[in-house]
Amino acid sequence: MSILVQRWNELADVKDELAGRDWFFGTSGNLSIRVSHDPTTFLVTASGKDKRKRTSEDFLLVDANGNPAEETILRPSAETLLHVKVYGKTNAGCSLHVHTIDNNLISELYGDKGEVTFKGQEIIKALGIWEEDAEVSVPIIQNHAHIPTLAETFDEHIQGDQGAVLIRNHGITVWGRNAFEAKKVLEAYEFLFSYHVKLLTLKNQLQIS
Ligand SMILES: CSCCC(=O)C(=O)COP(=O)(O)O
Ligand SMILES: [Zn+2]
Repeated sequence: MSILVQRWNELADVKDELAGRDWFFGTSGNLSIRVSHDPTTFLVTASGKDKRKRTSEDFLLVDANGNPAEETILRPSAETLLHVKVYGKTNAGCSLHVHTIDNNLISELYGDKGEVTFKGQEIIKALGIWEEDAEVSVPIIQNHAHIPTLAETFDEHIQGDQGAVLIRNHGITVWGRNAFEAKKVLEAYEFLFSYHVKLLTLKNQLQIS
């Protein structure tokens, strides 16, 4: 099986799993997986599709600038430039972007601070941080309808082959060394967001500070 087909199947499997979690509301979200280094090519989701469906037109191959690398009628994700930034700056192998209620709530609650920090949670180990009382912070950037502007702001927060950035009232983009790692990072952060939102809600209902 060619590398392209292997990567296609890997990304299709990740897409199915995230769809199973109902993380693709209203065609939102986009996913990509690196196919080659030097030159950089990656598969990215076609724009505007229902990502809960598995079809032969789900992904297209693009170059380092996010332009189709082969003749196609498909349009790359409107947010391909963010994936371009990840592959251009790191050795990451996969980048995932989803809009969930919890990541939107956290981005709005902590947006003015520019980041959100979590500590004292066992799931932080899924991010590869094993110290006692570890803390983890996620930067929160402003949303921009102009994707080149959004991508430039996003770019400032890309450090290393694994990471995450929240886009205020929009969603989260994570990346990792491969599809397994990127999905693990995404699931760990969504766990932290969901836990935090529920805890704040309960504390408010019970009037606990
Ligand atoms: C339908 S949500 C607005 C666009 C967006 O934020 C998104 O994640 C999906 O866009 P795409 O072009 O990748 O389908
Ligand atoms: Zn989006």
